[in-house]
Amino acid sequence: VEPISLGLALAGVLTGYISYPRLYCLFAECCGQKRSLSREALQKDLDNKLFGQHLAKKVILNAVSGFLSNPRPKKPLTLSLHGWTGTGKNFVSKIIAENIYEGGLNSDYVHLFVATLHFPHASNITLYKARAEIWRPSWMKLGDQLQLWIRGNVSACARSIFIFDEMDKMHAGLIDAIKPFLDYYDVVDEVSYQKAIFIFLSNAGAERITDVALDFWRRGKQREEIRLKDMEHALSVSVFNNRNSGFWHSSLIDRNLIDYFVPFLPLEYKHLKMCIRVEMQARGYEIDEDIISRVAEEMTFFPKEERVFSDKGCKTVYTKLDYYLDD
Ligand SMILES: Nc1ncnc2c1ncn2[C@@H]1O[C@H](COP(=O)(O)OP(=O)(O)OP(=O)(O)O)[C@@H](O)[C@H]1O
Repeated sequence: VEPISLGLALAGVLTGYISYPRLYCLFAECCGQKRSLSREALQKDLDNKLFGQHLAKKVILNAVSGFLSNPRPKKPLTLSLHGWTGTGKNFVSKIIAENIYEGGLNSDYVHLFVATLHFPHASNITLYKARAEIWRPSWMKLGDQLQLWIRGNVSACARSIFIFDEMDKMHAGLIDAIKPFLDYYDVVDEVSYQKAIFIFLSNAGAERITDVALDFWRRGKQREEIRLKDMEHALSVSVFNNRNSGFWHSSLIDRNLIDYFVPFLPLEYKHLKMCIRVEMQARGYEIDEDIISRVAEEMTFFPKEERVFSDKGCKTVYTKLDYYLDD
């Protein structure tokens, strides 16, 4: 091939590459060219991977697929996931992210913000305040930075996903900083946030969720019989009245900025076994029911007398599995 023809061909390809986003997006991750969410794929993922959470599955499937299929949402999607530790709140956020962006949590358009990691713990406020004053001038400034960070990310990609972990430990000033983005505004400071997704994770309300689940268990009812309605009351009472989540209440809940409260039920012995089984498979081991039972039995359960729910959910089963797999 002559150099001139080759040059022309290459230039043609490059022009196509640059001027046709679709072509470019075959090779690189693109905001607007995300793989379109398939309701079936999300459902399959939730059914196969998330155990013991029939309420969360249903709400998340409907909320996420409904929001993404709406070309003109009036506000960003805001989900608030509540429940005991290790019950799948982070895990489900990961599933949502993976169903929207190829890179999942590693995507440039998915942002995880951990209150206690990125900013101080509420109970240590005075301690951290002193520290914050050294490296950052004031809480106000932190709020400004958070706003700039959100604004920058949404300007780059309207369909950005923000996951705020440990929301119940987040400083009130920072929650105030997020508030304007969650509302029914067309644009805030020249940027539209209506296509963004905000997911808040917290343990607020976990005790009340557990009370309801325990009550069903004691009455010999299936946990799958628990309806969202049974949880709504328990959640609103505890989240609204919880001393630590009071600011939450006043700033976000009062103004109806949260679209869905999603309860995560405490996990039982049989769910732990399911988590362990999946992990054994993922590590390429043959399924050994004896090991699975031994690992699950090592976990601690509450309440003391009945020992129904795992106090760490599925969170630490994997490290316990290491011990048995080394045998
Ligand atoms: N319901 C579940 N179904 C399947 N796996 C689960 C479930 N819950 C937890 N797991 C497993 O346990 C791990 C830890 O759970 P995860 O981080 O989602 O808990 P969490 O609810 O976010 O807890 P925390 O409140 O402590 O942050 C997950 O990565 C997942 O592998």
